[in-house]
Amino acid sequence: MAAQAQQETALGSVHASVKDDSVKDDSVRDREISVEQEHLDRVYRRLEEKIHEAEFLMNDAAKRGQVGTPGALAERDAQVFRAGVHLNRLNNEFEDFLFGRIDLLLGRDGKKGPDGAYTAVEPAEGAVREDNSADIAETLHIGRIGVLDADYAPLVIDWRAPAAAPFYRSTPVDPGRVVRRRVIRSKGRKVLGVEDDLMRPELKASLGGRELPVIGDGALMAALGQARSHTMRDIVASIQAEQDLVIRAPAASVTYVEGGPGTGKTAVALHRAAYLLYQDRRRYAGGILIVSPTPLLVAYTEGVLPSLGEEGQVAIRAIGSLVDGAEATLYDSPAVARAKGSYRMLKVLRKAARGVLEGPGGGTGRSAGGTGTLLGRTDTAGAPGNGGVDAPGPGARAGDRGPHAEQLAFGEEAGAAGGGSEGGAPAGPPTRLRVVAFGRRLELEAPELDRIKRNALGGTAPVNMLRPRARKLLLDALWAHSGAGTRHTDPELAAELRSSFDEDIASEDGFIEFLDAWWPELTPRGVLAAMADERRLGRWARRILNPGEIRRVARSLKRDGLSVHDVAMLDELQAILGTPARPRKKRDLDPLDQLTGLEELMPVREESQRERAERLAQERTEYAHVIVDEAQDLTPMQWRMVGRRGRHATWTVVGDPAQSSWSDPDEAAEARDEALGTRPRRRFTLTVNYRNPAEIAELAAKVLALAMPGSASPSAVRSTGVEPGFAVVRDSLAQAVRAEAARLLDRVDGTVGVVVAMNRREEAARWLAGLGDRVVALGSLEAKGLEYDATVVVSPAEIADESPAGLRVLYVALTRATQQLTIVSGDRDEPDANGVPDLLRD
Ligand SMILES: Nc1ncnc2c1ncn2[C@@H]1O[C@H](COP(=O)(O)OP(=O)(O)OP(=O)(O)O)[C@@H](O)[C@H]1O
Repeated sequence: MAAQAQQETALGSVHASVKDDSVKDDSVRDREISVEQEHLDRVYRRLEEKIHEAEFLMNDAAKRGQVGTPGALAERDAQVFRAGVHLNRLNNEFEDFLFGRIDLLLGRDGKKGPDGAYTAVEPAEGAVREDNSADIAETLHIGRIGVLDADYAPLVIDWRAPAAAPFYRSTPVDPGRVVRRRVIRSKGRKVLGVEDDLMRPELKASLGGRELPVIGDGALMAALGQARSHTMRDIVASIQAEQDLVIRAPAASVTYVEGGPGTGKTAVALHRAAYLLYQDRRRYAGGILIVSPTPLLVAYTEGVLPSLGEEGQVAIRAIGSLVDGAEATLYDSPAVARAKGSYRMLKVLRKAARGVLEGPGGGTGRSAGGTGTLLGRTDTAGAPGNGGVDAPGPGARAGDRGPHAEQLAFGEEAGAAGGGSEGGAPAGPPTRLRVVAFGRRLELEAPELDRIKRNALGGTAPVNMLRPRARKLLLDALWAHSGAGTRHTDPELAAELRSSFDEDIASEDGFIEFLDAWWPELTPRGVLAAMADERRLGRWARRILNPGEIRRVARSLKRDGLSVHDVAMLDELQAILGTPARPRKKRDLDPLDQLTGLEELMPVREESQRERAERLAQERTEYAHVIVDEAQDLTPMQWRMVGRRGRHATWTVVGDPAQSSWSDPDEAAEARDEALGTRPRRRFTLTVNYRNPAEIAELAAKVLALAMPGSASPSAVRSTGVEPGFAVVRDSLAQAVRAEAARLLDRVDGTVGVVVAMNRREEAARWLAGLGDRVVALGSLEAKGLEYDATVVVSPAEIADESPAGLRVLYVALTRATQQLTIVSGDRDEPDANGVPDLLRD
């Protein structure tokens, strides 16, 4: 299987054909290394020139600053910003700034692109002579960013430029103009090695009158064999043809990528972000969001974009950190996750958001004798037409409060939930409103207040937007009680009286306090806190969740902290509640603004371009492109949350249904389609597993056959000859796991991951204490997307039994190792005499 896969990859296919004698000839290798060294030296000399240019620009800009006119200062800001970005990129010591080279035949036409390279993809007629000999007409070096020499000839082509595409796409079956493809390995400024692949092995190609030498035996294999660290590397030097198609797919639609474990989905997603920015920087100034399943995977992958020269415009965020100010730190049990993540929860939240205003008793009311509000008399003095009949004189308002005015203790906070309640969820609103107007006491009692509230809550508008409506209905009712409306026949007079009545009552502190308590502005956290009350949740979730689910969800919301599912619920609640418009906050006045004669300094205090960009990035809730990694795991509620961030975005969605930890894929697919909208889909499948050796992939395929019968495993690209091991537990599981982890640490240079069922995470960390930081313990759901040189998977049966999607989670656990895998069976695994658990036997 591995050999066949090797034939299918661009690089693998060529290894077989590299039989040139020069491979063994060290002097040829040394000569080729020094050829590339010379080129790299030229590149660095040019980069230094560019750095000096950038420094000059900065100094120049500083001088402009001293001129002091607003125009010069704005220009200075812009120039400093540009030069700073430039310097930053150039100063970045890329490990392998230059990593590739292609030697090409003469192209069909003589046209050159903006990067100085010829644009033709196919060779010119006659480029290959009848005796199969040919001359190399163009040599391009490929690197992380493009560099032109002083005459605008390309010294390095940016890996994302069209001219670099043949470096990734060319295969012996479809070579285009490429004769030789070379991967250059360097560290700092030193070239360490070169590896060649011949795309046209049948040709006798010459370069500068000498036969084209071919060196090495496989850059891809070298890359895959390297020890893993706790951070992901970019794959820019060895992107394979099927991956390159995804990276460079047009962004106008939804790019949908499926592929088994280790096929490079995450790597491709990250490289695609860098490619899109290169392609159309202005369009993606709106930001690219990469949604990752866990903070661990964010930490593992976030170094890749800077290594590709891209920072700033791409936000990589864990699904539990998408809502500002909320951070998921807790896990829910599978049953609770299922209830919180499904569409059913949407219905519950909609009910809760309205129901929370109704108080614990079901109606608005507290029991009789509850807190009431007595307002000061309404002062309508000066209002034409009141004839002074009912109105007290001016000044009567102050201090004229009734005995209940001090009892304004509404809206007790519900118990803390979700990392502490921020309020907004009253336990019970006031039951009576009393005001004095026109010398009369006007009262609204609980039944009427209930009716008004129900009236105001009708429809589906965001609850927090309905407060003005509720306020208006209260005033209508008080006005009706006053009977003043019937006393004036002149409509103009009546309208005027009404308007001053409204104004007076509505501006009374007591009325405002009543309204705040009776119709508080709700916060998502407040509603979530109210849902922690099982009785109230039971009312809102009746016939939607079953009693067991209601009990468990309520209990889970009492914890101190949030789960990923709670974060999606908060986001949904934010949408359901809405944010009422607030008066714009006045900018704090700068004391300098008060002085005169300093106008020309103003632009300096204005937000600079850079500050503005940073502020916008922080405030951003919508993106121009959204990339969803491990998309198979998103619940319907999470798709809704992510969808809100990409309402106008284009999308790249990567995932593997066989690795899904969500139990209802059909419901999730419906939510996904809703989030992605009607844009056309472009589907890609990645077929080659670059992570696992064939021996590990074969074992994992047994679980795949159980988890998703009939689905195909990706072909492993290499084989190590090391079969997975099965450890027999003699004394205790803890000892067996520790001993195996220690043994593997000796065997590999890089990292070891110990994967256990979620409820064993803490004890597993204790088992490994003192073994050093190359080894980590992980819960099965935390292992998502990560990889280690070696892994120990503890008790497959425990992992499989954890949830309805347990077999798929086990499949994830078994596919994390790049070199070695050991299975340690627990009690439930029913291992045979060799330690092979029931689930993994043939
Ligand atoms: N073209 C390539 N050249 C070198 N390494 C590669 C290439 N493609 C993938 N890899 C490596 O293979 C490993 C798996 O890649 P990645 O994590 O992107 O796969 P994945 O499809 O997201 O896996 P999973 O679904 O299991 O999370 C990584 O170490 C990655 O660097």
